Amino acid sequence: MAEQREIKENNAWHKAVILFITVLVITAIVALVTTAVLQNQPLLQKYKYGIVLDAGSSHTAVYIYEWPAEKENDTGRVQQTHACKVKGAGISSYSVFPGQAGASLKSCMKEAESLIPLRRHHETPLYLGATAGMRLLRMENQSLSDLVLGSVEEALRSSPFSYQGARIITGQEEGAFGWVTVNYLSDRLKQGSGTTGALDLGGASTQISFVANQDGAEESAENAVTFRLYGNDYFLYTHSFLCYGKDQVLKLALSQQTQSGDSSVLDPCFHPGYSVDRDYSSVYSSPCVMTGKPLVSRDSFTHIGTGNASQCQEVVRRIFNFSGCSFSRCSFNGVYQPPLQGPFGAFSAFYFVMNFLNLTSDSLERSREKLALYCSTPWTQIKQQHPDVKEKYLAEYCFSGSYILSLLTDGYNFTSDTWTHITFIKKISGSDAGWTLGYMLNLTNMIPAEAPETPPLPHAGYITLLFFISLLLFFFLLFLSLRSRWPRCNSQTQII
Ligand SMILES: Nc1ccn([C@@H]2O[C@H](COP(=O)(O)OP(=O)(O)OP(=O)(O)O)[C@@H](O)[C@H]2O)c(=O)n1
Ligand SMILES: [Ca+2]
Repeated sequence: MAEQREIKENNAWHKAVILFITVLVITAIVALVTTAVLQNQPLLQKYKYGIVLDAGSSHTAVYIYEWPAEKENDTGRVQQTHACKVKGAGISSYSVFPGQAGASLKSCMKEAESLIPLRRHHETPLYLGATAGMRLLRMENQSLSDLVLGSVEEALRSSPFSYQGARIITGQEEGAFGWVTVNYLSDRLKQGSGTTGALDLGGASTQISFVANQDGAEESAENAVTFRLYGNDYFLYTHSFLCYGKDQVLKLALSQQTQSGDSSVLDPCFHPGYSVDRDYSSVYSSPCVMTGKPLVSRDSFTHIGTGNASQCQEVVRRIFNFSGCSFSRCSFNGVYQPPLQGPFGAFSAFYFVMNFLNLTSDSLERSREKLALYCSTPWTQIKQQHPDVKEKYLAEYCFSGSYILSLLTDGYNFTSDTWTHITFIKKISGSDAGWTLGYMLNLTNMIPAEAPETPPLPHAGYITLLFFISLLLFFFLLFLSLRSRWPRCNSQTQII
């Protein structure tokens, strides 16, 4: 009887231990899953913000960036959350009423105020960078450009954000920070692997930037930029061609075609049937156009399209000067350019135009063929096919497409083979390609020169590992305490 009672007691004790262990294991699993889930949840509340205004020649855009507050130095972490296009033309067009330049930014700035959490306003850096339109205005009239900048400065200072300055950035900065943006967004910087070149086409200037052989720095120091990012050194070739944005280039081409002073100009870069009266002043008022208005009493000429792609190519080629290179090699206008290297991302108007013409994924030869067909299409037909596109834009796509093909091949020396290295892009991972993000990352020191020390395990990994070790330790102790009881049971059985 006593033996049976002892066996019963032993069974009950074992059951209690098994129950206890089961409860413990279930609790452990629940705790583990909860920890893992909590660790992987984004820190919704903890975002920081930055604002950059891109005051371009044709328009101004306000970009809002955000990043997790605790991971500021992680590549790929800063992303664009919003872009607001300011109504009307670029700030340089306010030279007649400089005081109104600042007011034009108000509605986009109000939008930024409503999108960024109130408690973050005072710590959100706010920058404005002006590009080629303002560079040209400064060349024409420094005091007017100062007045325009003063007006935008006043408007931005009155916003609740942390105003950090409004300035005309250099062409070199524009090119180099476009390169930083593209490589940051495609996560190429931290890996230290190959980088991608950047091609930016604006209304008044165009930039080319790529990692080149270091020897180039000795040939032309003004085209060399060095960066040390995440522990890697980059020797960048960059050049900005002022006046080679697509709007200024059109003025250059028209000035060359109107030199004779004839009342009408037959232009192969515009569609057959296109005919518009233009004032000479719209062409000759730009500081990019060096020649004077033809000596005629008329104020205007008739611009007539003939839609001939091969003749258009000749017109466009005349805009470049291919003679007089004092370096080992040049692109055009006597500007040094080392051999092209690596893949390229082409954005801004490179993308707008090539995307409109549906040429973003064709070979160079096929692009030429398609463009020739497009240029020869009658103007009435083009208008019918694109009723939603502004006529001013629509009329210029044949010219702009021809210019882009010529700039990339005759100008930068891309060939049929290297054409495939160019990707026409608008955005990378949701953020617009352009100089603004790189500019902000640089000014906020968000890309460290040296690679940050990365722990061998992520935070969640440490927690999980610790949890498992504790669990193992616990079972080990439990096992030891149970074992200390087992020999006693056995000896009792033997005696019986
Ligand atoms: N959907 C669009 C948007 C813009 N454009 C044109 O593309 C050109 C360049 O636009 P953008 O890159 O915005 O130039 P900006 O930054 O204003 O000029 P810049 O960089 O030279 O200062 C302008 O002629 C603009 O009219 C276009 O053809 N189609
Ligand atoms: Ca631009």
